Order: sequence, then structure tokens, then C-alpha cells
Amino acid sequence: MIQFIGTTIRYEKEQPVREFNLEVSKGEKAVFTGPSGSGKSSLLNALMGFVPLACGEIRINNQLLSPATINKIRQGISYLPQELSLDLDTVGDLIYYPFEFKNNRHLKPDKHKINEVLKLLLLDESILSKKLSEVSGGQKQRLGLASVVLLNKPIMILDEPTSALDDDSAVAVAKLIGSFKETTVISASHDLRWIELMDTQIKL
Ligand SMILES: Nc1ncnc2c1ncn2[C@@H]1O[C@H](COP(=O)(O)OP(=O)(O)OP(=O)(O)O)[C@@H](O)[C@H]1O
Repeated sequence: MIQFIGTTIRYEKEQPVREFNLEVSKGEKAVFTGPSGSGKSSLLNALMGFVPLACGEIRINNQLLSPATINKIRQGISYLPQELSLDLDTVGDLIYYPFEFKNNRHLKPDKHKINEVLKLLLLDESILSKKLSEVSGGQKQRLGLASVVLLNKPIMILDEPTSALDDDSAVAVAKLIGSFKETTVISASHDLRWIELMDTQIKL
């Protein structure tokens, strides 16, 4: 379970999230919606421990998110940022990127598993031999999603996961993520194709 309790996020010039309360149960698929600047990414970033809270708290499985617990908590989370700005060369590098970290090395997927996930995301396995500079924005977004799926963590945090996708790919992605019954998903989106397939919509 993920709990936001009186969560307040303050930057130098503004306070986009004020006294925010929410409980997301295990296995629930939740999506933050609302206009640009309403604080959707800020909440996801706070959940990742990237943004300190001005007030309130965040609890994950009853454990308080804090500098002392964040590393342990992150081991149970996979995160897809709004933009993948990693300095990597090939598609393979992108897929394997999270598995280079010590904590994930033992989770490294084999070729068969990777191909299976690529197929579910409507990507051809030939994409693995391409350079990242040769793939489209929508393909890159699905490759990031493939990594997140392959990590198979109990919690997924997805920031605008379908923003660059055509209809068929957006629906394929939403259905795939929705099929992981045990996985808790917290996302931010403007995309109705995604929002409609989530369990809970939280309007900010
Ligand atoms: N690191 C930061 N420093 C200062 N201000 C920030 C920072 N991150 C976000 N903000 C401001 O906080 C507000 C909320 O931003 P946030 O990115 O959380 O909104 P959002 O709902 O995700 O928007 P979008 O739909 O455009 O992605 C915005 O006005 C933004 O300018």
C-alpha cells in the first residue's frame, strides 16, 4: 500500500501540491490527471524520493519514505520518467540499463523473455540491433516500458507512459500493464486511452 499523508511539495516560487492525501492499495492501478503544472510529476518524483517534502509524509507498505529508507524502498520500484534522457548507444543498452545496477543484476532477463515483452508492446525483435538514434519517439517510449516490465517490481511509477504512442500501441501498453494483477501502478497522464483503463483516477 502507498499512502500520501498531508503531503506538501514546495519549490522556491510555488507550492503545486498542498496537504495531499491518498491511499493506493496493492495491485491498484492509479492515475494522476489534471492540467499541466498541477503537480502530477511532482508527486511521482516525491514518491521516488527525488523531491523532499515540505510537510506531511509518504509511506510505502507502512514504511516512512526518508533518506534512511529510500534506497531500500527503491529496490521495490521501477520508474519510467517523462523523458528518457540517458546517454546510451543502442536499444540493447537501454533495455539492459536498469539491470547494470547491483541490486538488479540477478534479474537480468534472457533473450527469449525480452522478445516476448517486445512482442506484447508491438515491437519487432529486430529493433534490438538498432542504435537509439535510429528509433522513433514512440518506439523509445515502449523500449523504456519494456525495461520497466522486465524488472517486474511490485510498484511501477510511470510518468506519461503513452504520450508518444499511436492508438494501437497505447492500448497494448495499457492492457499489458493492467494485466499485472499484483503490481501497484501509479502514473501521471493526460491520455484518455490510458486513463480509461486504470482503476482509479485522481484529479489534481
Ligand atoms: N524542480 C522544480 N523546481 C521548481 N519548480 C518546479 C520544479 N518541478 C516542477 N516545478 C513547478 O511545479 C509545478 C508543477 O509541476 P509538475 O511537473 O509537477 O506538473 P505536472 O502536473 O506534472 O505538469 P505536466 O502535465 O506539464 O507534466 C509547475 O508549475 C512547475 O513549474
